Amino acid sequence: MLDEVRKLSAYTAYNANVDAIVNLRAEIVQNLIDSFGADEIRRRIEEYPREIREPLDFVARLIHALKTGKPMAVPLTNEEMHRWFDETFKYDMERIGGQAGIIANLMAGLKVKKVIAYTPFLPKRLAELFRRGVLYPVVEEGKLKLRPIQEAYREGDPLKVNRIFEFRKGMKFKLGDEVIEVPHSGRFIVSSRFESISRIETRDELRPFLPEIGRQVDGAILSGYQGLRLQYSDGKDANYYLRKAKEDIMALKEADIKVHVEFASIQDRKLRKKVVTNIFPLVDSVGMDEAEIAYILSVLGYRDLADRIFTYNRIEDAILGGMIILDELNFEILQVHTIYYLMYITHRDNPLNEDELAKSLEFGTTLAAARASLGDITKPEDYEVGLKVPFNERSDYVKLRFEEAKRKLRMREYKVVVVPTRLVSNPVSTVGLGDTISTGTFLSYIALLRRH
Ligand SMILES: Nc1ncnc2c1ncn2[C@@H]1O[C@H](COP(=O)(O)OP(=O)(O)O)[C@@H](O)[C@H]1O
Ligand SMILES: O=P(O)(O)OC[C@H]1O[C@](O)(CO)[C@@H](O)[C@@H]1O
Ligand SMILES: [Mg+2]
Repeated sequence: MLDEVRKLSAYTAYNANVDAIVNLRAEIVQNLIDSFGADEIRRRIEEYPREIREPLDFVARLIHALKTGKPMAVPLTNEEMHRWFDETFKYDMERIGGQAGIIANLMAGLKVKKVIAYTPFLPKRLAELFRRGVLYPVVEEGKLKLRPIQEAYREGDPLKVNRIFEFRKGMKFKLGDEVIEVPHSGRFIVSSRFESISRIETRDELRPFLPEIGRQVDGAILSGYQGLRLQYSDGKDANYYLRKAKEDIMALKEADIKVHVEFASIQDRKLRKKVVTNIFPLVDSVGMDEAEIAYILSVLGYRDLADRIFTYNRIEDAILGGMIILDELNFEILQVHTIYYLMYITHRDNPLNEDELAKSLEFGTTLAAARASLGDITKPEDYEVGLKVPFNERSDYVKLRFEEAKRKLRMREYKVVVVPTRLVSNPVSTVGLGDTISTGTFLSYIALLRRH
């Protein structure tokens, strides 16, 4: 599989940033609770702030995320809080973030044939975080040129920094009298959402060349729409950028390539609904995590099912939710990654059979296990490390529950495939593992389609 994947070329856009990572320890969390007060924090959790305007918003959403162990991301809209974060936390590591950034570096690490990455902003510090081999499209003398991304930076472009709080299963702390034990390892993302870095688009000069880029690749992986704002100070709005985004997809697809969208959490319900209903129907493939499937169902009008998925994590509900999303938004294949299993849902007439689809999912989880073990994938041989990571301890349970779901749900019009994940017990980091899974599954999906 790896060899076939490495023969492919891919384009990825739009979001890349610096991830400043804090590895949370119980003392850090306990100190935050002691200084903000358990009652205050509880009250703020009840209010459930959907953006971070002041430190208490952050502490409340962080504690809530730790309690559920779910991957969450909350926008930071108050630029003055940079100082508070930088004074309060010591960052353990800085690395490239953003779906497009992570995916470009992963593909370059695997040495796939050609990797083209595009972000509307490319300051020097960001350009330097990309791995060698990643190409950036520029227009010179009216022609498209692919330049090493490190050389293509623009002076004066804004740099975006997100904060990532990595947490580990089993960490214990006290919120007043309540003892909280973190149920799963994962990450909490504070996403910077200031206007200067929120114009998620292809710059005007490059846009006419998207069909040409499409002709040079086998697939495109797009993400970053979560960074849009509903309103901009110059009168533009999310609708404007989504219209442009749709044109981009159609331009890339002139060459009949497959397009995957990697979804990411969008707190604002209006924006979430706009992104989902505008973008998904135009693409072939969509990837998301278990929290995101619930968020999407909730804005499509399936709130009870969404709550059920969020609270009970039942496979049966996730399958039902996935079938609904696939039908309402009418694309080719949905891939959902959760801590214990990965799932594909596609229509019955998909050219790949269930065994092939399972192979593709296994490729994805193996790649993620390699990255979780090593922290990064820098060469194709790193993939082998993933093969040594065992499938998680609930694999049999997952299979049992899947068989049960098959008996209960009407699934005749679909192909639904579930495979257990390979789970690294002491991951170097977890941020970006979902992006890694999706890159692996999407590229192997294309490679398998080629066999037909
Ligand atoms: N320790 C681990 N080892 C292997 N895979 C993991 C580990 N922790 C998480 N994963 C995988 O990564 C996924 C996280 O995806 P997601 O929430 O989309 O993260 P991100 O958006 O940061 O990439 C999980 O659903 C799980 O499949
Ligand atoms: O939503 P944003 O601000 O583009 O950031 C996406 C975040 O998700 C990740 O790409 C992980 O999936 C992080 O690296 C990054 O900080
Ligand atoms: Mg993700």
